[in-house]
Amino acid sequence: MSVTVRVPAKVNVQLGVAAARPDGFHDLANVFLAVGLYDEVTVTPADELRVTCAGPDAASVPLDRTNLAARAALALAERRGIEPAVHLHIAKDIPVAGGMAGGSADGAGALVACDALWGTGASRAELLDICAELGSDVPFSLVGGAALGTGRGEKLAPLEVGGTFHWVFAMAERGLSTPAVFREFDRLTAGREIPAPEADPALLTALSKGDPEALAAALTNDLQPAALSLYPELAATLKTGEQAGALATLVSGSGPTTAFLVPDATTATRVATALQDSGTCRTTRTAAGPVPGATVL
Ligand SMILES: C[C@](O)(CO)[C@H](O)COP(=O)(O)OP(=O)(O)OC[C@H]1O[C@@H](n2ccc(N)nc2=O)[C@H](O)[C@@H]1O
Ligand SMILES: Nc1ncnc2c1ncn2[C@@H]1O[C@H](COP(=O)(O)OP(=O)(O)OP(=O)(O)O)[C@@H](O)[C@H]1O
Repeated sequence: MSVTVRVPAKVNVQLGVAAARPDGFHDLANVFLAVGLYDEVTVTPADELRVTCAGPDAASVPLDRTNLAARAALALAERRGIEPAVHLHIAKDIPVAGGMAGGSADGAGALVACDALWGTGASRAELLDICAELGSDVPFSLVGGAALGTGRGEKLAPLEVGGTFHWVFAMAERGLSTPAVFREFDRLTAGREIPAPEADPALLTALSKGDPEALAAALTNDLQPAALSLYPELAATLKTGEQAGALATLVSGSGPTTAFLVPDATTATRVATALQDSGTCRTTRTAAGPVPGATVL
């Protein structure tokens, strides 16, 4: 018997970042949108905890107990006094270290899969608690759709979305470490007064109306200067997508994946081809959102 759970990637359509807190984390106004690029986590009973991974980026995924899928299984097993004797297989399609919450998706997926396999009957609230312990982005991977994340991004309020938004994503040659990008944000903003970030009402209206032009005008990412500072070549990728007809361009979360909002699927294909031909990225993908969060298949 095995259970497979499908979990989407995310793009942050607004990422407002406050100054570092005493614990080093940053309070956020983090507007998440789940997009149709997925990892699948399959859990099967085994002699002991084991993780395997397949997919284009599989070689850079840790297979020990630091893997977020393993950590999720261990966290649930410990709470229930269960032996975490399972094989977790990750079919990975979300870019690794790309700012699209790939590891977080696997954590949420493994948690939902183990809960189903073991019949622990954990409530949604308990699952969300475990997600928040695993990482700031993990609760959103569980719920999907669109949501405003506050605190370090783990406190979620669902958002209404009145349509489908089309995106192109350009994957970069190398990854960026999320803590390094936040540290660069601290360096770049040192000595400056940073106002408490708040969700932009114009952006929330654009989402609720499903209006891509209005959303394009409102997209912001406070981590973008830090990501560009650590990875200056991304500027050329953004420029290429803009010239090819994207409504707006953005670094996805902590980067280095870049995101291009486009009006429709046809434009998505055109922008993806232009990006691919330009040689300013490793590869491209098109995806639309919102889509549901972690789902048992
Ligand atoms: C950049 C985003 O992806 C936007 O959604 C998230 O804020 C990052 O979420 P994540 O990868 O789940 O991050 P975590 O695993 O919780 O934290 C990794 C590291 O990122 C930094 N971090 C993360 C979230 C946050 N609100 N403030 C931070 O400063 C901290 O240095 C932390 O040690
Ligand atoms: N299941 C996993 N899949 C990918 N990376 C993992 C996983 N578990 C742990 N990691 C570690 O986490 C690091 C970040 O990978 P991940 O793909 O989650 O980055 P990310 O998409 O930038 O995250 P976020 O958008 O949440 O900041 C990797 O370099 C890897 O060492």
